[in-house]
Amino acid sequence: MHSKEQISHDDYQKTAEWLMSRTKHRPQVSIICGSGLGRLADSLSCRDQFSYSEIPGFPQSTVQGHAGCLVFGELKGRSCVCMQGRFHMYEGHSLLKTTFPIRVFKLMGVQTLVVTNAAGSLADHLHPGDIMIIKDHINIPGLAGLNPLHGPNDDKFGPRFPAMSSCYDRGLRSLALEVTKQLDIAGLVQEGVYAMVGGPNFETIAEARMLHRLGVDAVGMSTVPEVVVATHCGMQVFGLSLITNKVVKSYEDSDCVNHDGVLEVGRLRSETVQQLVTEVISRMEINNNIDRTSSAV
Ligand SMILES: O=P(O)(O)O[C@@H]1C[C@H](O)[C@@H](CO)O1
Ligand SMILES: Nc1nc2[nH]cnc2c(=O)[nH]1
Repeated sequence: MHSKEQISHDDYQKTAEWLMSRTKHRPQVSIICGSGLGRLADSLSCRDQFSYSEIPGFPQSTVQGHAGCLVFGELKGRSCVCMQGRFHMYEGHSLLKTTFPIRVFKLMGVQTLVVTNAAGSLADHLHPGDIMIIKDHINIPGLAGLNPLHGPNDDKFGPRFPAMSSCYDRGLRSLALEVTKQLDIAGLVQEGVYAMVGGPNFETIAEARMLHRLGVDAVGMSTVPEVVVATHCGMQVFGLSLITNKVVKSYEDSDCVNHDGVLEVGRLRSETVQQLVTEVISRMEINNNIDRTSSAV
């Protein structure tokens, strides 16, 4: 448990100011790249980039397929900041640390979070290479008492008891479904429920069957803490899971998931995910009258 850990408003602010003094970009949208999806950042133009190791307060990425680089740039004229690599609880980071960048982005004026991840499918209709638009989540660590919002609430960011019943923006989900038709990838894309588990081990068969019975369509080891913190501070969220494998649910099945296979599907589908994310971001409505840093929350 890390519930005694605290990060002050000033700490987030210092990082936001450090970044804003080193880039001319004033991002409206933040993107988090899931395992194997780091190439999403390649589509940004006029890039400024920073290694996580040089950014004050940023944790370090330790997972293969997560480069550890923060990239600012434009996507079809829209100013974005892209995390090439995220932080996972299983790396040993507290949930407050894994979500540190979200509040920094909020202070920089970001209004929208686009989260992507690699996930295993529990649903019969979702196959490796498919994309799931996240419509809801089950926060398994959260239900068991691990939540990034534990500890004193910072009212400047959001309320003590935030609602989570509409954390995946309905308008952005409809927009994305519309975009999939225009990109001719509608056959690859479905909406579904994502569950976060702590990891780093993949599921046992009994765990997979339990998650399936709970109504989970795809399972992974990230995303939910980021979405909880973004929703708490009033950001709108759009989430995508790239299905990289089927989760084994039968004792007769000899398939065995591994991280290299996850990264490989990420590489194969990264262009499609890139196109979908780019189109959604370029068509979403953005409020341009945003205060940055001290008055951003
Ligand atoms: O960062 P994401 O959630 O995309 O990474 C998934 C979950 C584990 O970190 C890893 C397992 O292969 O991929
Ligand atoms: N927990 C979990 N995370 C994943 N990330 C990619 N595939 C999987 C999976 O099958 N299970």
